[in-house]
Amino acid sequence: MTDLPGIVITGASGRMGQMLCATVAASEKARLVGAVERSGHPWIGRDLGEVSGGQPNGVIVTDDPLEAFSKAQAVIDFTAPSATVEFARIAAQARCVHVIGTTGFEKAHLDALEPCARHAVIVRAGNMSLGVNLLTQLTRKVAQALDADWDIEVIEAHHNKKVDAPSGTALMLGRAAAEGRGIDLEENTESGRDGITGARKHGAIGFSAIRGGDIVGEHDVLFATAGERIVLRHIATDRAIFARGALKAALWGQDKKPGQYDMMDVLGL
Ligand SMILES: NC(=O)C1=CN([C@@H]2O[C@H](COP(=O)(O)OP(=O)(O)OC[C@H]3O[C@@H](n4cnc5c(N)ncnc54)[C@H](O)[C@@H]3O)[C@@H](O)[C@H]2O)C=CC1
Ligand SMILES: O=C(O)C1=N[C@H](C(=O)O)C[C@H](O)C1
Repeated sequence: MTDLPGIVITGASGRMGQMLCATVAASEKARLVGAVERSGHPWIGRDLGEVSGGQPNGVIVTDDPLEAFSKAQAVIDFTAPSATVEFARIAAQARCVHVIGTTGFEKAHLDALEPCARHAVIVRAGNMSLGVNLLTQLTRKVAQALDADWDIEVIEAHHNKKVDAPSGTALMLGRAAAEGRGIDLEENTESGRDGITGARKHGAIGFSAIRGGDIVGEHDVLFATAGERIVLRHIATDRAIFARGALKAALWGQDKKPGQYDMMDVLGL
């Protein structure tokens, strides 16, 4: 036994779940103490190390989040919106830091997180990488400096298994652009263009999504006006960047008061 914070990974068999389990297991700053999957998943009841193709590590995959969270100081959760809301309630009960990487939330999901954050620390971000969080700040600054004659478009590309669009990152970038420009994002969003759409609405922030192959995640913020364009770009080539950020957030949250935080808080940006 050590004093290192114990961490549970939900959605342990997922693309991010596997990366997170490996990142926490390899860390000298935390212990991997639990792995959760949905009921009926073939990994339930099996040793995580073995099902991941390595040596047994003594972590048995469970579908009982309360049992897993009660032994932990933090939960890292990259699953699906409805699962994340349920995990937030249980993490609040267990007083665990809840790091949420899940994207695709609707307003009702986000509203449901609020009462949980009265009892536990929640760190939530559509992208946990340092690069994207810096890009978000740059986007806010550039949007602040330019007037509405500069059209803003957020273009994102992801792998063909991604289920939500626009990506959580695209929404983060769009929100930062709207804040920089001093407008409401929801009232000024233009997305899903198809057919005779009419001319672009002046001052709108546009979103386009590409899905294909194994693209990890690419985001452009385009500022276009008559005669010139600026493109701010981030390209992720390895999911380890998200896992490293999530682990950093789980450790950062250990001595914080209950409430909702994001990666800007964690990174001090
Ligand atoms: N914030 C960030 O930096 C990043 C966020 N993401 C987001 O993370 C989420 C997951 O992405 P992927 O790993 O690619 O998806 P995935 O589909 O590979 O994995 C999701 C996992 O969650 C599990 N799951 C679903 N419901 C569950 C439940 N009720 N209980 C336990 N496990 C449950 C599934 O069985 C699956 O193993 C997505 O929303 C994605 O957009 C992905 C990468 C980076
Ligand atoms: O689903 C993914 O893969 C990713 N999701 C996040 C998002 O929705 O922005 C972050 C990253 O781009 C990968």
